Amino acid sequence: MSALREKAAWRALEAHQPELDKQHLRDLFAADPGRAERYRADAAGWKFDYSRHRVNDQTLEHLFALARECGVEARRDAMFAGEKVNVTEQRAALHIALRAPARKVIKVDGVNVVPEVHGVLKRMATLANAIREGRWLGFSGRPIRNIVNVGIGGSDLGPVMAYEALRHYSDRKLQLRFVSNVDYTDFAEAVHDLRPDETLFIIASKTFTTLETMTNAHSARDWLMAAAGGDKKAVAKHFVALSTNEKAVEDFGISTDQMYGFWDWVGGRYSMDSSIGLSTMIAIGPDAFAEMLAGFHAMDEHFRTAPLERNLPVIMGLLGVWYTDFFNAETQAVLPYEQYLKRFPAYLQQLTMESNGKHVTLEGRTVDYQTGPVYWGEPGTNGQHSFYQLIHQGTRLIPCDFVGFAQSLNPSGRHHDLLIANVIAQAEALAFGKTLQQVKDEGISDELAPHRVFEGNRPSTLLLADRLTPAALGSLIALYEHSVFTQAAIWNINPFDQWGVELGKQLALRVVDEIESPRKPLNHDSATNATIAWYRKARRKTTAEGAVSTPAATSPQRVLVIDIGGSHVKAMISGNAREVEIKSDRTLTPETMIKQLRPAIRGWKYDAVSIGYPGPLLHDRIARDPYNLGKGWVGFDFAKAFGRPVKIINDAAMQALGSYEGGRMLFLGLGTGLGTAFIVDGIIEPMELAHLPYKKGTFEDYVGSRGLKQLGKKKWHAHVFDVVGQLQAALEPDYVVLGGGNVRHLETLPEGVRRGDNHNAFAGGFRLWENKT
Ligand SMILES: O=P(O)(O)OC[C@H]1O[C@](O)(CO)[C@@H](O)[C@@H]1O
Repeated sequence: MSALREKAAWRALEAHQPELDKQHLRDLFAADPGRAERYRADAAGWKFDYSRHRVNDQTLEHLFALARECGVEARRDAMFAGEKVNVTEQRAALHIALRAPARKVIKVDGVNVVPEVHGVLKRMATLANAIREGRWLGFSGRPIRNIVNVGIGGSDLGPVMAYEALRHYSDRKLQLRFVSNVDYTDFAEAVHDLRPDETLFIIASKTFTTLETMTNAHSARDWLMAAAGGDKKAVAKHFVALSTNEKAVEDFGISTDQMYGFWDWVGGRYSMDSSIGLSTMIAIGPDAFAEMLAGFHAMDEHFRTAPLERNLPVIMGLLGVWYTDFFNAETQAVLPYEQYLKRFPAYLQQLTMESNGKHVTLEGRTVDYQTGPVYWGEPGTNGQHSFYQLIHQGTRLIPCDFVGFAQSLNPSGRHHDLLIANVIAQAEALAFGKTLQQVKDEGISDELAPHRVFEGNRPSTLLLADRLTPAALGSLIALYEHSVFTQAAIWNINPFDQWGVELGKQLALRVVDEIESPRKPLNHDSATNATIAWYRKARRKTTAEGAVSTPAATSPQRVLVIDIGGSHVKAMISGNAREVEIKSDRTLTPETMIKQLRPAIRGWKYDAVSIGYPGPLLHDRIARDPYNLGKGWVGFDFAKAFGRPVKIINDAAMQALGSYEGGRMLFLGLGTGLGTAFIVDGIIEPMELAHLPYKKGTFEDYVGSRGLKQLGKKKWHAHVFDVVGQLQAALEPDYVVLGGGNVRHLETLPEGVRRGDNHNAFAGGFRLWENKT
């Protein structure tokens, strides 16, 4: 048996529980008229009413004794003293230093960290004020008015929650958006209606390595670069980083002047009051942010100094242990009766469950008791019309935290009275219920009566404050932070690590590699293998069918793609399946091409242009005029002619890019000549394989249009198979895609070869603006 279960107070609670289990809250209130007055405690502007809990004086005595026996006070003091309480990562957990007044001294490894904290806050305030006062300008000279926070977990949930909670205090001229999911939809929707030249991206990541955040950060940079004409200097005006990883921030291209740091002793889920709160500060201003920090600090001081019996985080934590371990309660509902707190339950889910979702003790022994419960919730009164039924009349015990404020921030008519009436009524109904007798006395038939009985005896806490201010929010969050800590101290677990998220992350990296290298053998269990195979197939189909529509749907902007060929020039724009075409011949110059194209694409709106060019390029510039077209292509300024940023790529490489499904792909374009490109893990290498010696000539002589004409279909067919086989042997691609107009003459395909689609040239052109390739 574990040391915890051996403790005298734990045993006393076990012995005591059956007695309480028999008692109804109705009896507890009837037997103790002073209960409502005694079972409440106040701190940092919050009233904490725990009278509707299934406890009596004796229960509380045992619970406080348990806290003492488990050394909660000593652990708390160790945390406040900067000791390495995060034992598995050998780090302090000093979020309390983030809100300490400047005069305080809090040391980590002998160094006072408070001046550093205030140094960063000061720099954050300078930036926040510059933005709020319209002095921070984007690349076009327009003031920044959109702030997009890119982060996930602790680098997202805190900032989103705080922005929503304190929206009332925010500068309404500014738009704040939050992108967290690796699902591109999150990014696409967040920037949908934003002007890039008015948008600042805050890349928030403690480690600056998190897959989701870095993927979104690169998409954000591409989105901006496309609008800024590829001018790298624009990054400085549009990107700041919040991180502890200076090197990774610099590698991304953000200078350290634009980085707002924090420290390894701040856990991600405890970081919303560090520089991770920059978006909050920009929204509400440095003064209101300071008020929020003062609110945090007031609760920290209460937790540090108040006796356990009057200590809100301790009482809250102990009640959680009581229900989790002695009543087998599995979940805890958090129900704010305040619309501004709509993201508070989601924020608490990470704080509580990433902290206390642990199954081994600090010493690494498996626990033989339950640890952190499931947290969930929604704002009232909405929840009343969905899941409250189960809380009232279901079979489970679900302790509830109700949060409410005396004053509304948007008072109007009876709204607030009704809101508060509801929260009070819910706590009353849950505690006292309605007996069968009461139901019958109301004249309800015997048949229906059991359905109308409310057993009651459902415990809840009422957390009340005057008004949702920045300070009230700060102290509310600190209350939960410290109650989580109290519980961890009782359960003897580490609330500051999160190894549990690692396995999924590692496997995802392996799976994504297998998805993108479709020929890699699969060595998972049969279920995982089958699902990967399903997706590989679906993905192939999507790429083949959706060559036109897919990139359009995901492209971060509208791209005009021009595919220049020896007989035709084709153009298409993302988001529109219509293709236009003009004729080309040996006289076509870039000027005449643009002149003829203009009327054909009149009315098309685009932000960037991709050109597939039928000739060699050097360092993304045209190196030679094309063999089959006119002159004047080398050095032609397409960006000036279109008034948009332009990317030029070899035509075969563009079609290859559009056909690419990951891994090592060899692309062969069977047209007038032989276009070749090789893509390895997303890096394109246009190749001039066409002119390698083959038989009595070159590859192109045999498999190009000339070969087809001179040798006839049958022989040409055999040479195509031979050339493909030789290149497969030499380059070992995972797969080969055969594109170009002549591929239609091949009735069968060699092993490991897929048929390309000329439309993939457009897909490749769209993709050029989606990523760095
Ligand atoms: O801020 P980062 O380093 O990008 O991490 C984001 C989140 O990922 C986790 O490490 C794991 O989910 C969280 O603890 C953290 O809040």
